[in-house]
Amino acid sequence: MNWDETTDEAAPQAADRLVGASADGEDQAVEAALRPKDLDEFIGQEKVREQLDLVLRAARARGATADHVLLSGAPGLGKTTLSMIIAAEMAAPIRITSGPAIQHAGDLAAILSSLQEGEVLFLDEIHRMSRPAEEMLYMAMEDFRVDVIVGKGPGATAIPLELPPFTLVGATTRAGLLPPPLRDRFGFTAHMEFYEPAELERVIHRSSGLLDVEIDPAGAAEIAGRSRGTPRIANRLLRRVRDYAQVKADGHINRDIAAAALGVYEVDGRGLDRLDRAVLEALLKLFGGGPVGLSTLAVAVGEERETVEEVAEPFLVREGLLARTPRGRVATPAAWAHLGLTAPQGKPGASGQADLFGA
Ligand SMILES: Nc1ncnc2c1ncn2[C@@H]1O[C@H](COP(=O)(O)OP(=O)(O)OP(=O)(O)O)[C@@H](O)[C@H]1O
Repeated sequence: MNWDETTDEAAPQAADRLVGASADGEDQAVEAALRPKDLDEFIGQEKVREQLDLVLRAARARGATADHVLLSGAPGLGKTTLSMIIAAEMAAPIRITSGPAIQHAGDLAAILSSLQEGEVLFLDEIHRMSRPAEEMLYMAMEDFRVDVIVGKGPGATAIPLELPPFTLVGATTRAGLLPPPLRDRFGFTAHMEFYEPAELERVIHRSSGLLDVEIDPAGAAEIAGRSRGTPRIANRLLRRVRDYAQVKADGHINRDIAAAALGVYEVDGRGLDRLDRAVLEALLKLFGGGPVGLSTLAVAVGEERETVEEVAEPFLVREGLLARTPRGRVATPAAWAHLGLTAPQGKPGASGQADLFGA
């Protein structure tokens, strides 16, 4: 999957989406309770775990602060969790902030100068930091020093400030947006992939245990299959299914209960929600599968262009249901199959009508 297509936090998010991967509106206390506390508890991402384990063990053996770590990947895959695990494994405190919160170099200087020796600084959405702050960070990462500018104009002076050694853990949904000088200053870079269904089943079993919910393997598989490769979504769906099981049954989650509950929330067997299906249905039923222009498609579903492009499409593309082509959006054969429709004769999804609208 080309993860650069994933939704950026700055992009429009349908806030009430059960299958949205961002943490907006998430119950922070529940999310915190479900976070794995060490590398052994962290499920999946085998390569990242193995490599990080080596980096941290080596630093511990040297009695040194761990190298700076860059974590990239879509929202909800465990970047914040891993940063906390890094701190825990190094027995170090952690400070959490984010790129958009640091608009001035002075904001960053204040944070850096108050760090303790060995502390982990987690900088989420590092690609959204302001330019001057970013430049200050270069020197801080490399030399553990910052120049604080006092005064303005010709009388301005740079006062060097020594910093204690610290570990920066940067997180980004878009490593490609980071300037190379910043990227190069990380000693270890890890890209986090979407999770396999079997890994999500393990996440769901673990979370069920913590939430004191009874679930059988088929129930966990049903939820995992609808979780879009993302632990945050898996945990959220599990909580909604738990509600349903408590209200409509005896609290135990099996396949039928999970499927019925997620049917109520309009999350289908593949994890598509109402918006995703509306986009796909318009593409197939109104435009014969495309190609059709994005604006036309957006009007047809009554949504903003950006919502269709940035909220619905990335997952549809990732699932191989929709393709973005120079001539417009095109449904794949899998899209017809998923909605139980038959593609018109000839090239899958093509129709003369769609071309009238242009891309
Ligand atoms: N590998 C994992 N094993 C078990 N649970 C996980 C794993 N990764 C993430 N989770 C769970 O998913 C939730 C979201 O994880 P986290 O907040 O770390 O994601 P994130 O990548 O930092 O998201 P964002 O980019 O939106 O900040 C947490 O509650 C965490 O418990």
